[in-house]
Amino acid sequence: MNLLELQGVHTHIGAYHILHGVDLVVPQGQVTMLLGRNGAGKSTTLRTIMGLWHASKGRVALAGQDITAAATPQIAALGVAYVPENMGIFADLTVKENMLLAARAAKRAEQMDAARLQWIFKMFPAVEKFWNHPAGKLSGGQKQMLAVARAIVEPRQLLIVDEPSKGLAPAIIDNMIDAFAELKAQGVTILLVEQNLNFAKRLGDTVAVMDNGCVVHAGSMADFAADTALQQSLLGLAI
Ligand SMILES: Nc1ncnc2c1ncn2[C@@H]1O[C@H](COP(=O)(O)OP(=O)(O)OP(=O)(O)O)[C@@H](O)[C@H]1O
Repeated sequence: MNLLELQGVHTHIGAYHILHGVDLVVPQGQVTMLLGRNGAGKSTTLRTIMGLWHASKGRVALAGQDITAAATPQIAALGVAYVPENMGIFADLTVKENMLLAARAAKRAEQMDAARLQWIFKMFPAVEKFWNHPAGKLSGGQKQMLAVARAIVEPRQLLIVDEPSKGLAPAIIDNMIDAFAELKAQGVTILLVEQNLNFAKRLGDTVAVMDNGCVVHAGSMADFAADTALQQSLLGLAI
């Protein structure tokens, strides 16, 4: 079953026609990688799914429910979490305050689901280590972990992250891969935009490649990973 489905989605940003009929499926319980050259339309696709831009044509459905015209808070309330490329962290607030703001049900740290918090600390030790420190003091990798930790502070059915591996050192990338694998094992469906093909190959079950505002290839990651000619023709200099 597909948790998320985009059919013929067009998005305009002001006078610019950015997405030209995107068809994309995100199978339930799997990790889907959205790849493509700079400017292909990956981030715009994520923003359109989240209702931050609205499709001018086509359909976006979550678990069969039409969310094409839904507002972002409604989409979030359906259990979709989104980490934008700039991560959306409040640099002046502590890690704890950042987590509290993301936990809509909790007003104080004691009201956060303790077992869930322990699970998050295990996946992202930096979140626990720097709990009372300003988030702005964290390294790039630690900020990325905090951003994902915020997104999953409450149970989610779909986690969407724009370029989780961007600027991360290899050891941190390994940690990130383990965390996404753990989330998948807990039943979270994951959609990631990636530029790092190696990261994408290690984690992805399925792949969709965009070019010029369209999905130009979709299939299993295993097949894509084995086809270097296809990778070269679709991603070119990006690999
Ligand atoms: N706010 C905006 N106003 C005008 N054009 C935009 C805006 N946001 C994106 N675009 C344009 O839309 C196209 C797709 O951008 P998008 O960010 O979706 O690509 P991307 O595949 O995520 O690439 P990147 O990896 O560079 O972020 C690009 O040509 C970009 O310049």
